[in-house]
Amino acid sequence: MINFTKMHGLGNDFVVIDAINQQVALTPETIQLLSDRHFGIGFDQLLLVEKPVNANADFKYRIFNADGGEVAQCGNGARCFARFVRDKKLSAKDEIRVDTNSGQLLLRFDDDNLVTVDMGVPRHAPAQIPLLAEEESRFYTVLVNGTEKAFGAVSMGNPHAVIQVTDIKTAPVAELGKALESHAFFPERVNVGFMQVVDRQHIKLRVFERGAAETLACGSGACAAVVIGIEHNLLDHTVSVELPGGTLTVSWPGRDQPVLMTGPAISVFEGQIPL
Ligand SMILES: N[C@H](CCC[C@H](N)C(=O)O)C(=O)O
Repeated sequence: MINFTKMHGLGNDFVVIDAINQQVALTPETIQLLSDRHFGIGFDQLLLVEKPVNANADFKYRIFNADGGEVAQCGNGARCFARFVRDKKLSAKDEIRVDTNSGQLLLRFDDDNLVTVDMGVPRHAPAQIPLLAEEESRFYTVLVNGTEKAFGAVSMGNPHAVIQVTDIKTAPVAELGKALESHAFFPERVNVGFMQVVDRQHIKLRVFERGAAETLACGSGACAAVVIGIEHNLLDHTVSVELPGGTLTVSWPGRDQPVLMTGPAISVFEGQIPL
């Protein structure tokens, strides 16, 4: 049996597993089955807590989408990771350094039970996102379902396309999100954010996530949208990001600086997987 904790960050939900004190070997097929909300446990992503790779880190953090694919970043998951290692007494630190497949994250507990994640420095070069363009641009356009679509693109350690819309309630998230997620322009597929700018310190956002479809919140997507909005001079340096599942605070001073994201992390229940 494998013990797990079911958690969420603004409704973006996770199964979190201590793979330090348990032997865990999950295939993509098993993860897909476990992610099913009828035949399995149900989650957007599965998170593994492992021993660190680097001497200066406290843990390694691995992320698997509902489709079973391993990815390198998950902002809401990072906050839940921090809550998990504290609740399970795997660490008593107020600041936790975590190795991931896209570099290191710094996770910090705030006084009011929120968690702030240093999400690292955004990457803008096409090869780093990645996407198939000769050079970096503030806007890219591709033909999707017969129409030209313009968007900004950035990597937060995972790839994000951000489309500005006038009203997220009517945005074509399912149709356009799915078409762009697997568009040939993105060799590793992409997370697709639909951003409505309310004012310079407030956006509304919906995200069609790579490998998970639309989620109630996307932490790295919130960071990507704020970065694109600041790059397009639409936003100030600290922004409230209102997602269907709740609100995150995202700050970015500018190029070559890290993005900070603050929000809640909730444990829902404990369970066991019969493996
Ligand atoms: N679907 C994302 C991973 C999870 C990101 C999201 N849940 C977050 O909070 O950042 C990807 O394939 O890159």
